[in-house]
Amino acid sequence: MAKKFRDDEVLRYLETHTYDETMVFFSISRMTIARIKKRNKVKIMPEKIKVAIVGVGNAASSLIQGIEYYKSRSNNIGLLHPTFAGYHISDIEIVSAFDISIKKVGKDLSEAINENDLEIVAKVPILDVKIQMGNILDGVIDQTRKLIAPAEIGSANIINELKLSETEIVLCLLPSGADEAVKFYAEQSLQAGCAFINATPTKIAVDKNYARKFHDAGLPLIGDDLQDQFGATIVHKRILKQMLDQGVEIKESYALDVGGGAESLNTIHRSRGIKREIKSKSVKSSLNLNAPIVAGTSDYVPHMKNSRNSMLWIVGNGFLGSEIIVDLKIQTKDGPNGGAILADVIRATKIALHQGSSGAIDEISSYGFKNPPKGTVSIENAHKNLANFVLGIKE
Ligand SMILES: O=P([O-])([O-])O[C@@H]1[C@@H](O)[C@H](O)[C@@H](O)[C@H](O)[C@@H]1O
Repeated sequence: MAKKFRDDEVLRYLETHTYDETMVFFSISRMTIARIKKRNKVKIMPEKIKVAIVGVGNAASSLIQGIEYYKSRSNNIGLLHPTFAGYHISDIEIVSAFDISIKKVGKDLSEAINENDLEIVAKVPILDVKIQMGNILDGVIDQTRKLIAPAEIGSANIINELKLSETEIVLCLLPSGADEAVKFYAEQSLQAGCAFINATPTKIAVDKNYARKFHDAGLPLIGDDLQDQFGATIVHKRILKQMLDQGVEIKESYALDVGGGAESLNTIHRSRGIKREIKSKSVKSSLNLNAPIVAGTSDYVPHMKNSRNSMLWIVGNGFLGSEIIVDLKIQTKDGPNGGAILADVIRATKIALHQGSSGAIDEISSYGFKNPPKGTVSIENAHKNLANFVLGIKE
């Protein structure tokens, strides 16, 4: 039977112990702790947000560098929210990391990021986080063996690692198309009692079965398929919206990416179809458009490394049916383009944990992802819903 306790006992214990320790000691859930804090009007103070990274590629490198780069709080360029929900990006702490590359496993996270093809702009000190060997499953495909040769050792005990490192949030940054591996880490996350963020297009947050499992475990689930800060999808949505707002009728459009790096290679070989489906649907649903719109990836060019060129083409009709054509190319770096969104999503997930929210969290997912559980909404609504969620406002 659960132990009897008073609010002040729990609050006093919390002053010197983590959430997890408090949950175990009093046999209570995060939700109960959140209620006790609310009842007693205790301000939720920023504390470190303990994150595990699965897949230490270019996106991970960007996030890790960003945590260092923005430590000096006068530098906010490139962030969407310097402080979000009371947390600064430097409140994010990477406490464990998993990869399968022979070049990364066993190294400190700060050194392993040098093995990516992304330029290092922020000097990351030794973090005392050794890359653990992950479970290979479908994490490498034949075409990528040239890029990713797996370490020849057995997988670490992932659940144990997550528990020992007191991970709160597992961030899945595996390459697109590694469905088995993504599902495996979602399960490990559940069993270790961690929230799960799925940046890949594998269907996790939209899968009712996973949503129910995370709900029953009292844990947040966020995803699927990260939407870049200034990638093809968001730019496409914004330009189409601007045209519609100006009275232009949209006749047809496409947006196609060409890029290098393992992510582009995997997209081409394993997830081209699903990426195209997700991207096209995300653009159309955000604006309720019926015009033919295709958004996807057209090719992999190895020497482009982490660079990505996105070609946008829009045909519309203006006054007197006059033809208007937008022909635009954006050049971006894939890794850093996810960094600011990841920083927001991680901080929002911490709030979800504080609030005791569980299951697939649509308010966070529709802000940062192209395939959220309840479908894509307009950018304005996605931003408003996230702000209300963080403030605890229910509409
Ligand atoms: O949001 P967006 O720029 O259209 O799409 C991006 C993809 O093109 C890219 O391959 C992937 O690494 C990003 O996470 C994101 O999904």
